[in-house]
Amino acid sequence: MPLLQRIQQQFHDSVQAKQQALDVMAAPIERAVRLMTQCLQSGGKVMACGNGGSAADSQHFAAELLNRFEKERPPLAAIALTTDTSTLTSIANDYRFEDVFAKQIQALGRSGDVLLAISTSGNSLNVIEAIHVAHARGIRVVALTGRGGGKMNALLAADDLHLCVPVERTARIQEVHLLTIHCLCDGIDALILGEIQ
Ligand SMILES: O=C(CO)[C@@H](O)[C@H](O)[C@H](O)[C@H](O)COP(=O)(O)O
Ligand SMILES: [Zn+2]
Repeated sequence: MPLLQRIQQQFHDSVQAKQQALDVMAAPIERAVRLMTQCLQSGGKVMACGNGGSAADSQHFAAELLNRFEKERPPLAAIALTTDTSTLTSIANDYRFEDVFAKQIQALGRSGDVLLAISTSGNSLNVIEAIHVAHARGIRVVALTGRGGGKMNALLAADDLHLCVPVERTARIQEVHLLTIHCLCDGIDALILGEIQ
């Protein structure tokens, strides 16, 4: 396939992935917006974690809540658990890489907080450990996954939310994750600013 055609195919596949996701993800995203907004308005915070591209997504989301998205509003309590290299390397070096997020949640997480757990496969062990600790501390989980949600699917509690992209390819799942993150930011802003109920 010529290069130009490959690029056109990528665009086409991305559009198709988003169309497929629209049908199944809009309603759970609405629930996640309401859950996170209620958490933030009650003095809780949103923590986010994931690996690789999902670490970048965690940081992207936390920055848009803490600083701003599209509108002026007060800063919101959000933190990515993927950023402090001293914390991450010491936990991985002294204990296990699986514990890099879980230990931060043990230290910082409070009942009423929300964890955004991002994994395209649903099988990353450090994200799975983070979910276990979140449950133990009364922290509800919004899981952002793909490919059926892997091991995370079976792990979620009844009052957690699962936003699962119904496609197989990691890049396409990540593209829908970014759209989802922007839907979360837009919805949280609209609720907090009283534009919708
Ligand atoms: O961005 C990409 C691939 O597009 C990679 O960096 C990818 O995020 C990494 O391989 C991650 O370790 C994959 O983890 P996960 O999504 O399965 O939890
Ligand atoms: Zn990527």
